[in-house]
Amino acid sequence: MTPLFHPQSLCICKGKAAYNDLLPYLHIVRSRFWHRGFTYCKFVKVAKNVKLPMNATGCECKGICNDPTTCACALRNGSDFPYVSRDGGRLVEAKDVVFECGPECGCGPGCVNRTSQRGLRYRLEVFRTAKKGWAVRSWDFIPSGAPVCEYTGILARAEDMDSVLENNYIFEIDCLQTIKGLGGRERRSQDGDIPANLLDKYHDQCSESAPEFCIDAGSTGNIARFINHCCEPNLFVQCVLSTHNDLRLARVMLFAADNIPPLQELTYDYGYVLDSVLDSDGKIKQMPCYCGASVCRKRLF
Ligand SMILES: C[S@@+](CC[C@H](N)C(=O)[O-])C[C@H]1O[C@@H](n2cnc3c(N)ncnc32)[C@H](O)[C@@H]1O
Repeated sequence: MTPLFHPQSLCICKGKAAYNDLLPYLHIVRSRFWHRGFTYCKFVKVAKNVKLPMNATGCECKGICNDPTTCACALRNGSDFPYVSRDGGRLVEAKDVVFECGPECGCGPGCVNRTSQRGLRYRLEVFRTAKKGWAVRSWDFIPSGAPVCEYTGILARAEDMDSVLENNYIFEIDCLQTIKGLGGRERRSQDGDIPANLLDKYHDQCSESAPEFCIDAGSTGNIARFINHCCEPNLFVQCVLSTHNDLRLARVMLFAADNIPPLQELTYDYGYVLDSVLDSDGKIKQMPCYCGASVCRKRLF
């Protein structure tokens, strides 16, 4: 068998996930010409009306960060490093937010506190399912806590997304929801995890009602856009801050929630609150869930 995706490819998608869209890509992979006419984006693109915050001040460690009592980034994480270096870096536990080292830090690229910044490490394959369209699985065993991929696309203002109902690839950056563990996303530890002053800032930054920003992978994205929802998922969403401290614009990372054997479909909980999606007439819109889990809620929304 030939993998559908080159092990190191990060972004191969253009347009909707229709079969015809993928066909040229398959050709590209097989013939190893995998740059022709396709967006290859490692990072999130940014809409013109979104201004990225200034870089946050970094730590003053040299080489790699290893002293949590002096590393400024470890202090932001509650005086500890969120990762252990085993298997190339694994998240110890799901956190409200992970503060990674960034461009202003003194440490180098080998620092464990940059674990989510190293790109794909597993051979991920896009495959067709009977009822859910395209889906993603790994050819490799993925250990619990390992970073699987980032959700990339165009970083945009949520209010500018006028085709939300037709666009299945919008990820709202809703870290307050993630922090509170609302709506079925991976249950987070309580607010005590992060320093009170930072938490106050998060509450100021994140509106209680609607998320201000989203990642639109409808036209540009990476493999994360093909990962389906499951009511009993094997991945979880983790907000990560690595260049700035604005939680509204956090990076969205997917981590393994468990040890995942090869070829098991990769899924995360989309976290919809039931009856929260309305159609253009204001009527509640419903979508059946085909995840097949014993605890399935039977609806995505
Ligand atoms: C981000 S896309 C995931 C990739 C998608 N399957 C594809 O073919 O491009 C989200 C869409 O996939 C489908 N989907 C994802 N998880 C599903 C599930 N558990 N049950 C039914 N449909 C699902 C829904 O159409 C949803 O709007």
